[in-house]
Amino acid sequence: MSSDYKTQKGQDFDRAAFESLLKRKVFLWQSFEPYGAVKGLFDYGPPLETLEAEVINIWRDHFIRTEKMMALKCSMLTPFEVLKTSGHVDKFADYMCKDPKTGEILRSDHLIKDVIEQRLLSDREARGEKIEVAEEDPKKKKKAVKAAKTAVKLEDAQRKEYEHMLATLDDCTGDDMGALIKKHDIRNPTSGNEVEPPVSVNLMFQTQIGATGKEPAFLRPETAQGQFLSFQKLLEYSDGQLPFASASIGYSFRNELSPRSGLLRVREFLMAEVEHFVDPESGKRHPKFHTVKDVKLPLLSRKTQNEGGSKPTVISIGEAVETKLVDNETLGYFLVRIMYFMQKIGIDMGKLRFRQHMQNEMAHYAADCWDCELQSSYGWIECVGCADRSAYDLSVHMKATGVPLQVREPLKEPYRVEEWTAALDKKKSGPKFKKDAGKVQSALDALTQDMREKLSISMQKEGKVSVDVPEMEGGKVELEKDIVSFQKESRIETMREYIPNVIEPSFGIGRILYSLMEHVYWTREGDAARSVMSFAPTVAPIKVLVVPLQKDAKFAPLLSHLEQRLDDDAISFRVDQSGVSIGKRYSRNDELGIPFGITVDYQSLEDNSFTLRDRDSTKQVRASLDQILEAVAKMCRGKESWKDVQGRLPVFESEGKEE
Ligand SMILES: Nc1ncnc2c1ncn2[C@@H]1O[C@H](COP(=O)(O)OP(=O)(O)OP(=O)(O)O)[C@@H](O)[C@H]1O
Repeated sequence: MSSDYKTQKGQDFDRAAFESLLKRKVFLWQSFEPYGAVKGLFDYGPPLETLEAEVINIWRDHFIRTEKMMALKCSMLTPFEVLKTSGHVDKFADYMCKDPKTGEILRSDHLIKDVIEQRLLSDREARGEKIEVAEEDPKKKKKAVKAAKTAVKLEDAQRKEYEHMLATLDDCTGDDMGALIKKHDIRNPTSGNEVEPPVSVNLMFQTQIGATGKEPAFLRPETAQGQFLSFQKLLEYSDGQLPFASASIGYSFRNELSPRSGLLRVREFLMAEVEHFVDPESGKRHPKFHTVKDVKLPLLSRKTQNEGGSKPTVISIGEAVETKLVDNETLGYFLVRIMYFMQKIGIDMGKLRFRQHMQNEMAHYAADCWDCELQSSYGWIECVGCADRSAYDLSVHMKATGVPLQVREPLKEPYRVEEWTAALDKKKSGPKFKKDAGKVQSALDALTQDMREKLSISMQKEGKVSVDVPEMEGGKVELEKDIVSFQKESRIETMREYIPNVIEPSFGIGRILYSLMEHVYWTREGDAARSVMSFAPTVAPIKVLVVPLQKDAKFAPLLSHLEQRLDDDAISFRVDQSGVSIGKRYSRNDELGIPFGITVDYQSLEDNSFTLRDRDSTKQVRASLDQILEAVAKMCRGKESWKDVQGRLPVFESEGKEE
């Protein structure tokens, strides 16, 4: 990792210092630590648990309430058949390579990326470019630094090939990766051993329902399938009107092959998924698209990636849809809504881009797919996938279950249809075919209109026809005139039946939280550098720090009154009455990201006024409690900024520096 990644203040991002803050302030830790911890599983401490709740509240408001979505809570335990039908049993897999000597398992794409990035890094070092290497694992870091010291310069053509490989890696099949590993002599970086060719490994956790073992099941790898199977209920709830959307927030589970990068790749994570159902004949237009069409987004197209580029183009979503860069209005509308959501929770807009999926990266049924990627010290990471899943899921579940996961609506203009029917005479076919009579009728039902017409002509000529019934012994039956009739019937068609298409924005909340924490982290320069987490007041886990100027019993009644008022207004707060200086108390709570501080001092005892401090600027205003609480409440709802407050309340000049 190069030092290109900066904090919001343009400082070099120091991951070790950042991680130490997360640890010190108990944001998160690896689960089951006393037992040696388990990779890919994390527990959230109080600040992160509350941050997640605040982000989810905004998500609910931004999507479920504003977009009138239907919220669902579906089961996580999912029967085998459901995930067999959806394709997850056969295809939800990643490629892995095994180091045959050490037994280590490496995800094939990660292996290629790590080794090639390392070679490019080494090349930059050899060409005299100043680079820094930051690796999460100290052993790896040591190795990387060593490799950079023994730098190898690459030929221009080789460098270009490597850069192209990285840009198009997501487009590779297992065989492609196997070929790359061979061609470029890519080995396990830890052992230096050659690795075995990539093998596909399913990522789902299998279990069983009940004790008999007869009902195999999985922990769901996404919330989507439960939503698809609820389609009929949703249709009823929306009075049969499309488009509509469902939304679900819940845990999903993936047995990642090599969990790494903290919260970015874990085995159990919170997802927030939307399934937007739309009539394919509507051109997937969105009724509110006109409200966003001029909004500009950074879009990294498939074409740019194929050419080895990684710089997005900033264009309006209206233009992107018009030129078919983004497939349709609904997909485009959601890309804008995703960007606005990220902005609301405080994501740095300079560290956000939308990347189009490469052809092989998309599911075969998908019409188009864009990832919202956030930049962190680990590089650009997919945090939201936004895919057009076409009619795939509803179609396969309908076929497997026979349950009509489709829309039936009256036609605006009914029309006449002429159809050939093929019916068995039940009185005669029953005794003749006995238990196979149903199979014969099913075979007749499966005949196309053309076939029925042809058979009717043969019947007239020869008095009998031969029909394929693959499920019966011999695979064929002879049917005579008296047992089957082919007739052309005419009727008025009044209903239209269709399977809706689905646009799915799928959010990984953990990845968003991690990126957000990196984006708001910076250090305040001073006598000693102090870390700050600049959470927006809307998401900050604790909104107010209450600090009495010093330890003095005289402050007690005022403090308890203040605490009561904050509770009454449902504003979360923390009181810091410890004996250390007020500056120290502010700065250690800046690390928790508390946006405002209310100080109780001797003047408060005289005139009931308090000072309100802004975490980021450290500026203060002085006002009555009513005015301060009103300002805090507005800022926490995102209705006012500190600048507004500073403009209307008297500024307070504190004596001396905050130390
Ligand atoms: N192992 C994981 N840990 C944390 N979040 C995840 C993980 N896998 C997926 N997600 C989140 O769920 C979202 C939707 O899942 P999706 O199936 O599109 O991811 P994916 O394409 O499999 O991700 P990746 O290619 O990074 O494994 C992702 O955008 C991401 O935010």
